[in-house]
Amino acid sequence: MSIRNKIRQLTPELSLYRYHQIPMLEITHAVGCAQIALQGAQLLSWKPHNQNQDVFWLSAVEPFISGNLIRGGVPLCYPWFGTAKSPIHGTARLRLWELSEYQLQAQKVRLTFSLFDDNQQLEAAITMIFSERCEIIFTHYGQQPAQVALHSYFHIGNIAHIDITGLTTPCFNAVSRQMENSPSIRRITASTDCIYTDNIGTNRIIDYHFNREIAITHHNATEIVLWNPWHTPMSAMQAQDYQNMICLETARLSQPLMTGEQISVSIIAK
Ligand SMILES: O=P(O)(O)OC[C@H]1O[C@@H](O)[C@H](O)[C@@H](O)[C@@H]1O
Repeated sequence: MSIRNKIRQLTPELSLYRYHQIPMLEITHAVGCAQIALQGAQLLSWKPHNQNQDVFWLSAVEPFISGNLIRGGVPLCYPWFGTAKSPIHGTARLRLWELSEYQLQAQKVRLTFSLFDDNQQLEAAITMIFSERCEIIFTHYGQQPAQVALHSYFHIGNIAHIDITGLTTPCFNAVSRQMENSPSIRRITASTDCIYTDNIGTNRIIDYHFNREIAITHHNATEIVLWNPWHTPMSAMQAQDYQNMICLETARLSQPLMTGEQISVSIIAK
């Protein structure tokens, strides 16, 4: 049986497929191509028309099994982050979201995905806008305050040849549980799991191998999480994969979102 089965063509630019067990939306449009898994409303791929490389990294060995985390793209950690409860990073990335709205224009594609609880109450929504940039806007509708992280895996040519700019010197090392100082133009040379809380604005990943720059502008975030597992074995990751990805996550951890509050990220690759 083929791993990729077409379910429905919504418009000439928008189609619904099933990849192994995961329903997925594919966009093929003048602005670029994208794929979004309905499980987790997880953006998996975004290739703007002017880029040779995907903006996001996605595991080549991802098995796409329903109810399992998908390694890559932009998983959504919600309504909690990390191991505060089980499962790690919340339930939203393991649940099916609905495509509730789409609008296609000549220079813009706008999609909204919604998450409903067992009583059909809206818990959360994500809007993705693809143009020359990609914007991801998350809105929390649940009654309880909730943590969230847009856990973006950026695709890079070689971890040894990137600079990350716009970070502050102090950061919290989530492994040693201590504050530490790192150069504000940051290079990654080992397993990294750091939380930044100050001067959150725009970060740039300068990629000398792909000869491109990805600018990431965070809105309404209180934390940025910088993560690369290096040689630590992770599910659906091959031994060398750490060389081609860096996670720079837009998060609200210390000040959870209240009903109606939003967090968003705007990403442009040049
Ligand atoms: O494997 P998961 O559940 O997607 O988590 C990946 C990583 O996500 C990061 O955000 C965390 O800081 C790490 O501690 C964690 O290991």
